Amino acid sequence: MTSIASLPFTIEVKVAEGSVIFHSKKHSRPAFYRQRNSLNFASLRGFGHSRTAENECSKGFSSLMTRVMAARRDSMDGVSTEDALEATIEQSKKVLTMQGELLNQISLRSKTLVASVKNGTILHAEEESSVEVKKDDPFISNLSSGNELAPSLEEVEGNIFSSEEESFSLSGTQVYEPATTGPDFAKDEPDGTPFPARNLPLIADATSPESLETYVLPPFVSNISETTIPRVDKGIEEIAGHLEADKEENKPMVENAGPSPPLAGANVMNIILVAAECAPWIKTGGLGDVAGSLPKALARRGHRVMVVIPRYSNYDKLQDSGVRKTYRVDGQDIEVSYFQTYIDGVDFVFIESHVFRHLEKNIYGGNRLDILKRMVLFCKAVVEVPWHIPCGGACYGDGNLVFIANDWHTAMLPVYLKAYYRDNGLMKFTRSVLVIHNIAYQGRGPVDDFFHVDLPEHYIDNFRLYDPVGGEHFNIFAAGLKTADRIVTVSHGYAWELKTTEGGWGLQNIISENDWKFRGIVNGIDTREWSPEFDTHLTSDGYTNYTLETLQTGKPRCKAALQRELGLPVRDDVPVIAFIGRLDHQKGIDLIAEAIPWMMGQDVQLVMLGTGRPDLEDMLKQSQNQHKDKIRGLVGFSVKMAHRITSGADILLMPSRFEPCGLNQLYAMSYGTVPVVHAVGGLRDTVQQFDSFNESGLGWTFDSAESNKLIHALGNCILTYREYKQSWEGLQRRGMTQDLSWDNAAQNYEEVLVAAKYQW
Ligand SMILES: Nc1ncnc2c1ncn2[C@@H]1O[C@H](COP(=O)(O)OP(=O)(O)O[C@H]2O[C@H](CO)[C@@H](O)[C@H](O)[C@H]2O)[C@@H](O)[C@H]1O
Repeated sequence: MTSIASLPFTIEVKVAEGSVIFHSKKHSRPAFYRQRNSLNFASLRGFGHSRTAENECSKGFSSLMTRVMAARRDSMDGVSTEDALEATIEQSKKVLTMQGELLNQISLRSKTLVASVKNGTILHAEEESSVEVKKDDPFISNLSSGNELAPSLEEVEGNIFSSEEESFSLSGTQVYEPATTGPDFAKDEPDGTPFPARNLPLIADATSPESLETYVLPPFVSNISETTIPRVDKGIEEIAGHLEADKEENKPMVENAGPSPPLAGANVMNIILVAAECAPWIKTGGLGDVAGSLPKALARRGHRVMVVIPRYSNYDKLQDSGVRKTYRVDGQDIEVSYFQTYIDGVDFVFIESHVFRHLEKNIYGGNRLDILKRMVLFCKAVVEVPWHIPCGGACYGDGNLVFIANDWHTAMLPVYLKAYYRDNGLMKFTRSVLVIHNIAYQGRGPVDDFFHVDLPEHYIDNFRLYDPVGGEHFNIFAAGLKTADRIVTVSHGYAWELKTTEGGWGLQNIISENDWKFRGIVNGIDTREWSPEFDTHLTSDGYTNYTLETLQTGKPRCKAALQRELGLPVRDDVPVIAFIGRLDHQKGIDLIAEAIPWMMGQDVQLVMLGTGRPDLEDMLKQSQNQHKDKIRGLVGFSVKMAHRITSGADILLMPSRFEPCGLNQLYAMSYGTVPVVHAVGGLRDTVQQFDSFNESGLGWTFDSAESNKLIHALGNCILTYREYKQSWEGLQRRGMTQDLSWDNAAQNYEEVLVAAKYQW
């Protein structure tokens, strides 16, 4: 074996065994090509086949072999005869020729495949480096950048409320194969490096998909038939998918991937997060944000992570897994199929069924039973995903596996996991954690709803709940909380409130009884998506990206761009006050409405963005009509406007009556926008009151959800904005320099997952 360290890459050549391994160290992901007697191209599929590495190999190969021979000559110097040297040179030449041919073949076939890919067989050339996920948005403005003339209010409304589509760009996307013939990772990668930079199970699965068939499933398991649609072009597609995936720009942005040990150390596990929504595909609120970002942080810690959501629409760039299953829901057989993609180290799996289709504008819509049946189907299908859906060539399996279910929509999952499987000796090493994002929504119905969820009769007591308001009823969240192995909520403050009569919404006793398995973990934020430095919504229409260093120039530009876009007077000296959120009782938008007369007596501008209760939507519109030069009430859902408002506003109002965590105040602080909040739940945890004596704190808080308290806090905030510029800048800077990333929270989640894993 010879190793040449001075080359731009390290190559080890094992000539004697008749096999050659090229190991390029220039790449974070080592590229291994193993060749025995003949070239088996398919075997390259599972390797980190890097075309850059291949080129380097081609270029460096002659020089390498020269050095090999030189090394051999050196080593034989003075010892061997001329004949022996000749023989060795001849032998080396043969090896050189053989390897040259092999490399040519590899190169030729790579090019052919990539060409066929680019011709449209699998991916389109223009789509190589990013994925565009289209999402309807009533708010996308069509303003040309740099327009210094303020448009009329009618023009603004026309622009803001146009029904153009909003697109999100996802970089680092990989399309991968469903690979029933996937690579054997243990064999394929001599140093155990997972490919493609993904986290494969470190502990053997207790139940592989193959062995599943040998189980005798209990009678209430609804999986009654299976169809697997063969993929005609699978071989080529798999290879091409990986070739494309290996391009530098398509590499998943997984920090800490590669040969260094995972941050999670021995705790590395398989995690499947299950939610009804996930940004950027489908988002109606904070749950979508969490489902889109927490998994990436867990993956960065070294876990193998999947997210499963319903497929409400034809999202771009998803690959059909080819797997079909049928589940029985309330006496009806419903077929589901599975789509998937792989982004930033996370497997995203989408469950497709006619019951989810075309719901993207109203994912929680329909009558009570419709929603219930959708969620029953979803949860039944999700529990079996780790058996049936190969991700990167291997199913997750049910060993060392934890599900993270979120809110009542997926609270059936812990119940099914227990009733169908764990109670029957299946999925013995699988655990479930249920996260409470909002206890106000519980999946309540009459007790008879139990007969729609296909469970053994003795399970009814898990669902039956009595409270003075609802009387005796069927409660899905209650059953989920009882059966989950661990419960998490999204802040410490809310964890405390949930155990009180006021905060528990009828579930306080169940939560208190299960306090031993209950924990609060404050949400993080996706610091790539929500960062003034990288925000893609700030690159046009006069907005600009900014950092702590450019805060004093960048933020005023965003403020001017916002005022211009909304048709408000462009003035730097007037504080812009913002509200973004669902228009409902929780968010306290009515308290803002009560404070508007006072606010309009001040020299301020108010921008409100939200959807929800019709009366509150009307309030937004009426306020705007009454104060055209000071108020904008934007009714609708626009991610782009949410980002732009966060960057351009000076102050963010969050007078929520209750707030499990709240993300907007976190986004605001990271953009140098100062929050004024009702000190409740996660708002109390995350916004420390400003202290003018010590120049500490992050914003203003008020201690009860009343408009006069809001006015008092906002008054002090505005005074500081106007009169105490240094204090204001200090507030902004402290907000912006906090570590609000998911990294800490992910570590805390990991502790919960480990605790669940070791609980019997
Ligand atoms: N009209 C609109 N247009 C564009 N974007 C809009 C919008 N209305 C809201 N959003 C966005 O939706 C998200 C809302 O997140 P929140 O955490 O504030 O509230 P939500 O109550 O939905 O979440 C629940 O779950 C989260 C996550 O755990 C908890 O933080 C929270 O307290 C709990 O109530 C933010 O990203 C916000 O920008």
